[in-house]
Amino acid sequence: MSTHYSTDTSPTASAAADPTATASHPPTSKPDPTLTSNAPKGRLSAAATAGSTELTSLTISLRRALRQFPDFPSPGILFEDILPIFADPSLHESLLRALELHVTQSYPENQKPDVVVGLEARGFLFGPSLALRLGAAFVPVRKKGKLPGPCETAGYQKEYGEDFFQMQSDGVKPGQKVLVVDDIIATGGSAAAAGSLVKKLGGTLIGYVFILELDFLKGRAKLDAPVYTLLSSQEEKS
Ligand SMILES: O=P(O)(O)OC[C@H]1O[C@H](OP(=O)(O)OP(=O)(O)O)[C@H](O)[C@@H]1O
Ligand SMILES: Nc1ncnc2[nH]cnc12
Repeated sequence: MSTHYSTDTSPTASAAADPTATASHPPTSKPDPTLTSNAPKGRLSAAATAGSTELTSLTISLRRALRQFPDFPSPGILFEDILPIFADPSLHESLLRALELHVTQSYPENQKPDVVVGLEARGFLFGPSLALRLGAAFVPVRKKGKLPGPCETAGYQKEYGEDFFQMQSDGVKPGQKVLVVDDIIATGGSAAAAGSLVKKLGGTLIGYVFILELDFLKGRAKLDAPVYTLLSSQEEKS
């Protein structure tokens, strides 16, 4: 089988998850949406069109870098490895540029994030760099027991297990605009728990950003803010 990775800017939640789909047994193939434009329909400014073209070209090189490992970390899971992106400075730069372009194109100046919240551990690989580029603060969501001082806690289930997330109680100030970032959305359990923590602290959740979406698991249906994923994975690589 071949792998199709696509760009996806849809901010709306998907239909309910297909309970038979797993990372190793995704549903049957569908046309490669990579070939469809990220750009909203209708007239675009020259700058927006140039940005969209640049974004499409960046995502093509990024999707080629991903690797898959069957039966990791447990039997039946097809693990999507994003680490090669960070092993190559040019891909690393492409990733940050693509995410920065998305945010600057999608959020008007007065709606830009004040805080980027990254999820342990792989959200820490690019969350702080993206925050710096956006002129925003970076705040971590960590697994339970790692953060000092008063914390808020949320339990969640993910594709291969369950866990607890925490944020420091003063990590986000009431009314701050928050963007949650992570490498992968699978079932959406981790991201939904992070979003609930942001809201418990009084933050305004303005969106989620992921590098890769396992779209057949319909994780975005669990999220109640706009979701952006650079790439989506539908099939196992041959
Ligand atoms: O959408 P979900 O089903 O919740 O799964 C996605 C989460 O799973 C992975 O993290 P993991 O908990 O394996 O932690 P790590 O980043 O520390 O390896 C991944 O980095 C996401 O955070
Ligand atoms: N299939 C998968 N590959 C990598 N990270 C994941 N997190 C949850 N599911 C995953």
